[in-house]
Parts: sequence; C-alpha cells; structure tokens
Amino acid sequence: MSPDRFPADRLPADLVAALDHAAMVPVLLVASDFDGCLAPIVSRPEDARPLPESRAALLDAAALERTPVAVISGRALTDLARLSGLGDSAITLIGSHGSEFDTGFPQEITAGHRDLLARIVGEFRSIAADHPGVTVETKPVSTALHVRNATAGDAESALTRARRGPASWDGVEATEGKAVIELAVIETSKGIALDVLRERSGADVVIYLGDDVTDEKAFAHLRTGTDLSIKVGTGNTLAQYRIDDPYAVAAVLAHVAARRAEALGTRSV
Ligand SMILES: O=P(O)(O)OC[C@H]1O[C@H](O[C@H]2O[C@H](CO)[C@@H](O)[C@H](O)[C@H]2O)[C@H](O)[C@@H](O)[C@@H]1O
Repeated sequence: MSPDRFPADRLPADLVAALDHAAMVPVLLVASDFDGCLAPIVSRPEDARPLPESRAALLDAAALERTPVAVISGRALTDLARLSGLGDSAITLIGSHGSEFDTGFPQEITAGHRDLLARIVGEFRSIAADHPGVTVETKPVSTALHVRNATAGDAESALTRARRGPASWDGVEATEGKAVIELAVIETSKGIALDVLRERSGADVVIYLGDDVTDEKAFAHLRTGTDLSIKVGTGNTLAQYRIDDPYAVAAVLAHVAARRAEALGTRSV
C-alpha cells in the first residue's frame, strides 16, 4: 500500500474516528460492494478489476482473527470470483445482488424462473440489436442491459423500451443503476445477505461500503449508532458517511486492516 497514493488523511475525520472505534470490537465484519467501490467503473463490464490496494487490504483484514470479510455484488458469483481474483481466498463472495451464495440460491430457481429469464434476455438482445453500443450481460437469475457505450439518444431509447417492455412484466424485479437497467426473476437484497453474514459471524459491528442503488438495501439493514454505512460517490443515500471514489475505499480498507491488526495485537500488515 502506498501511503502517498491513498492517504488516510483524505478521509473525513469523523469516519476515521468511527473506523478506529470499530477496529476494537470483538467481532468485526467488513463488507463491500464490487463495481464502483473496489473496482473503478470502466466502460466494458468485463474489464473491471479491483484496485490492488483494496484487494490487498481485504486479504490483510481477512487474515486477522474475528474479522470476517465479504464482497457483495450484482455480478454473477462466478464472474465476481474471476474478476476480483478473490475466489480461492478467505473472503466470502456473494453475487447476484445478494442472492447467490457459494451454496447456491436461498430460494428454489424453478423452470418458470428460467423461462421468464430467457424471455427477458431475448427481449434485451432484440433491444441491443436495434441500438449500437448497447450490450446484454447474462447472469443466473437476472440480466443487465448496459447503455454506457451508446449515444445519449440510443441509451434513452433502449432504456425506455426495456422499462415499457420486460421491466413491466409480472414477476420481474427492475433496478436501474449506473448506465444499466437490470431485471431479476427473484427478489434480491444485499441487506438480507448482510443479515445472513452478521448472523453467521456473530459480528458486533458491520462496516459496509457501497456506491449504487442496490447498496441502499444494504445500508437499510445496518444498525444506526453501531454499524458504519459508507456511501461512495454522489447521490441520495441512507448511509451515514460519504467518501469520493474507489481510491478512498482503498484508504478506508487499508486503515481498517491496520487498526484492526493493532487492536488484536497482530503485527500490522
Ligand atoms: O453490485 P456491484 O458489484 O456494484 O455491481 C453492479 C453492476 O456492476 C456492473 O456494471 C457496472 O460496472 C461496469 C464496470 O465498471 C460498468 O461498465 C457499468 O456501466 C456499470 O453499470 C456489472 O456489469 C453488473 O452486472 C452489476 O450488477
């Protein structure tokens, strides 16, 4: 970690004080979103990678006792593991906006779900074919229509067709994120995923970092006055703290890993 590139003093003082306090609790759960938090936003979803400093800090924290670490993402779990490079680590990865665990999905995915998803993907592919720069990402229980690389006109036209079409079908959960509309065929919640992790680990305090609409469901499940909710970037949020970008995320994670190591009497990494 280069202290010059990610100085902790660029973080809000009240956040640093709260992180220092959290580092001392018996069990600390550290969890983060992937795209826009660990990995800077890029134009092609397949090119997203975590900042090396953030990845290293997550691994450092996860190596400490009583410090479970998780990444909760909208990505398919296999894609999250591959892109993050954390697949074989001590870090818990949860995909599909909180609904895809390493043990599978908490609810049964039926033939009806699969048929509905196939119809949505078909419609999305038809929309993409009519709008240059629009692409379709497929996942196990959802699909994303990406408009980042389309002209403003094509982007709006594609989104409008998606909203009026498959987003309005019965059984479809629609979420609009960063230059994307995502349609899921089951209910997804990063908040419920956090509840599961909290329960499993017996965490006294949860730190969660997120930048997008689906992260608000995670923030909503955090406990005011105990947990730390950290919004990355602009936009309305339920989160208590706000930081600028993935570089600040790296600073937060490095600070937590170092303070936690000190609190546990482990040599700082
Ligand atoms: O929950 P997250 O880990 O934040 O995932 C949310 C979605 O992120 C990805 O799309 C976003 O990031 C791309 C790469 O930077 C960017 O090109 C795109 O415009 C963004 O919307 C991902 O492709 C989706 O599957 C995730 O659901």
